[in-house]
Amino acid sequence: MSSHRQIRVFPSPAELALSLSQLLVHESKGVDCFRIGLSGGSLVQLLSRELPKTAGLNTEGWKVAMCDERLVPFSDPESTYGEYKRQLVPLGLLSESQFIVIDPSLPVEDAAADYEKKLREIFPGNDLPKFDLLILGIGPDGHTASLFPGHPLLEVTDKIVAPISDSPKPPPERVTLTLPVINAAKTVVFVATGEGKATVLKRILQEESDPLPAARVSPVNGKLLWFLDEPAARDLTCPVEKHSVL
Ligand SMILES: O=C(O)[C@H](O)[C@@H](O)[C@H](O)[C@H](O)COP(=O)(O)O
Repeated sequence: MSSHRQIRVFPSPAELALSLSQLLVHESKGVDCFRIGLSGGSLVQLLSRELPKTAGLNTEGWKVAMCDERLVPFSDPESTYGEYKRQLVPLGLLSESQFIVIDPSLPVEDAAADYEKKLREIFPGNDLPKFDLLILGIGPDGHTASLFPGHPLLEVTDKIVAPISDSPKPPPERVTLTLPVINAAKTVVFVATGEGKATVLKRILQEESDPLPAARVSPVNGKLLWFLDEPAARDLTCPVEKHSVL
């Protein structure tokens, strides 16, 4: 279990979102090319609501990758990039050209290879890309990105991107960052809200044996932050920091 993790608990998702956006301002300040990886699910709406009203956020030099992506056309509501394109891009903060995206027309193996190539272009000369920041979600089964409990992809050490064609959460075909690249990031932030996450969070954050995928995220030289709201943190008995920003 990570010794450098911080668990921050907010009274509401709105306060969590505000604090997350302040973290983004802080972490990206003065970085010419800020390389960030985003997840899908509820995070898309949270960021799309919050980022446009964030004072001092300069997203000009940002490169935005997806921590995982579903192999469906961007026009499909299941497409994570498609959702960012529909919800965040029209607000004017980030342009489509700043996103590093999969080619959903390719077979899943080729889509993973193509995505890896595109990622390597924004990390020239690095064997193991070091994202400035990754924002991850968790599923009720403890998955994060498209790394699912008990799946062989959890053991991949020789790739930064992997295809998956048997995802237990639909759609079955996806492309995901692997644990080595996630754990090479400078900062990893997990975001989880709502009481539906309470039980799995207790397992992830307080049980050391047989760790779930999200519990295997522990940046080697980076920071690990958990941003939770009170319902999600309900069952935790480990030390947490209570934050209120409104
Ligand atoms: O494709 C996916 O399923 C997501 O990338 C996934 O990893 C997501 O982040 C979690 O399932 C949390 O989703 P919610 O925030 O919607 O609960």
